[in-house]
Amino acid sequence: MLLEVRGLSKAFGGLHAVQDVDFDVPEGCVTAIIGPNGAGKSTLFNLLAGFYRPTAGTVTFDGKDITGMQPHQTVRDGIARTFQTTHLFDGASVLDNVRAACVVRSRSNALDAVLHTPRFRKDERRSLDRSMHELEFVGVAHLRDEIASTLPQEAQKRISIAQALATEPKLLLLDEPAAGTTDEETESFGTLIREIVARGVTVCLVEHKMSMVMNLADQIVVLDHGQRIAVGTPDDIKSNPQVIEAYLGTGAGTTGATT
Ligand SMILES: Nc1ncnc2c1ncn2[C@@H]1O[C@H](COP(=O)(O)OP(=O)(O)OP(=O)(O)O)[C@@H](O)[C@H]1O
Repeated sequence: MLLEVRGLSKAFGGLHAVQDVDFDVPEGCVTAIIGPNGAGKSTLFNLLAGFYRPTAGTVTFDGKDITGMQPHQTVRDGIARTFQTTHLFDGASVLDNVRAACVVRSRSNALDAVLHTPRFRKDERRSLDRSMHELEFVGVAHLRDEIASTLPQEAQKRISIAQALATEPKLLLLDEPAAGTTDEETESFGTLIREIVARGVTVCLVEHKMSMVMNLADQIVVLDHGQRIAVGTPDDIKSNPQVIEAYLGTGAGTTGATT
């Protein structure tokens, strides 16, 4: 099992944003985390990637206990995440945004950089090659010299995915990859996610667009009020009365989700 989550909890004061959550993420699969607004999905991602420290519980990744580790440590261990809204460096080119992420696998230190040692030059070449490879993979290599933060949302989302892939993850956490995209773009993100999995990267995603979740996910984990209320295949989840009830409780028909 690539990721094992046990009894994971996070409280903000008296609010239990994530409460006693258990689930496993098998290698080579797409696991979707769904639930109504405020269910705890983003908080759960932040716990997995080390942005928040859990109040209780454990996270085991690739056989190693990573509970409470910081993001710079989890990324080195092989967990990368993207955010609901893109976090690109203002004023930097597309290529430089992705090259910055390559530093995670860099072998040279500050002194190598100052002295321009062979090790530093080798790292620089490797970062450039890797960045171009990822930009081509996500389909935005032609935008390499553009200022990333001025590009349309869809391109920025692709660049964020290239950044995450440039850290050479085993597990990629995608926070609402299709939010704010057209139906056609959503479909194209679905294809990209399948290609990422075909490369051998396991994917875990939070997404409100149910058509995408149902098409892509091998496994769905459903949260409501911070608790895991169901886990199963898309077919199991579609017909689960507790899940239907949770979404109806949002007053949004079968949503809080979108189709
Ligand atoms: N840093 C924080 N401090 C206090 N409360 C927080 C914090 N982050 C999240 N919460 C609260 O925790 C609960 C879960 O929020 P979270 O953002 O994880 O839900 P979500 O399922 O991702 O929601 P959405 O689908 O709307 O993005 C909410 O009640 C939210 O207000």
